[in-house]
Amino acid sequence: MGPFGERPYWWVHETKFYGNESAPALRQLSITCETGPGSPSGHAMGSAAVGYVMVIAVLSIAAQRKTPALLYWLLKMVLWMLLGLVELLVCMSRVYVAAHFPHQVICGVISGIIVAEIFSRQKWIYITSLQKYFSITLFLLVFAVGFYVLLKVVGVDLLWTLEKAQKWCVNPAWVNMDTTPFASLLRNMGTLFGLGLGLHSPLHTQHKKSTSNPFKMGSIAISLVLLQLLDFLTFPSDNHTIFYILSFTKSAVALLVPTILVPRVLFLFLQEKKVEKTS
Ligand SMILES: O=P(O)(O)OC[C@H]1O[C@@H](O)[C@H](O)[C@@H](O)[C@@H]1O
Repeated sequence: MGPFGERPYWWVHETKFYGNESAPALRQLSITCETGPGSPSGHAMGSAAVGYVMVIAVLSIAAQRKTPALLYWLLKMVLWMLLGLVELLVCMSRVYVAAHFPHQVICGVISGIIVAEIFSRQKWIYITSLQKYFSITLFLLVFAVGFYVLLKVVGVDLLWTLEKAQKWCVNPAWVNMDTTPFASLLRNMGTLFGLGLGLHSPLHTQHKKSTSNPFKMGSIAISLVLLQLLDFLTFPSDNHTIFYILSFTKSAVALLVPTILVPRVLFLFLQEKKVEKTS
């Protein structure tokens, strides 16, 4: 292990880099004890990928609406600068809390943008069948579990980082199951599954066709509040299977909220108001 380890909070205890000198004392916080390998940074990767897709989407809407060239240029500059600033803050904060080395957050941003660029070109995602959503979710699960078991049989533990976190974290309560790579995978699969269910629901198709911009803005605002509330929902991790199932379900529900639940309830509410007014 050279001067480029995984998580600084365990690297300082294990490295021979400092020789006879004492290693720097790193102050741990409740958010330091991440359990993933840390290369690349998941926070940097996720935020860069989401931000990149959002900027591209806004710019393509602006282009479709034939925004004047100067305004378009200004919008482009502001959005990219904003994303740059957000990424800078994310990266600096991850390094500041000693969750990462600088190269890991830089790799995170680059890999996030590459992933976003590849997937934003995959238009089939929006039109693919419900069955395909299900089979991709199932394939990812079987592949991940199969790969994990296979490597375990040949003596490689893919969850080796969890042990390091448990060993070097000063407070065992800070080692959060939510941060394990497998929990992340299940969350992503739940999201994919929920997106498939939501997009293929007859309710979604109905509201997609027949709604005005204020209705859409209202749905977005209410969904954001509900998703924020849903985020507060955490599960005990004593039983891992139940924990993973609940994490999966929570992520799937998170996608059903903006695609079906909120538009449907808002639609029924507005319709009732209309009936009240006319009667
Ligand atoms: O690698 P980082 O920046 O510490 O981030 C790890 C995080 O990566 C994210 O992708 C996961 O969704 C989180 O659950 C996880 O904690």
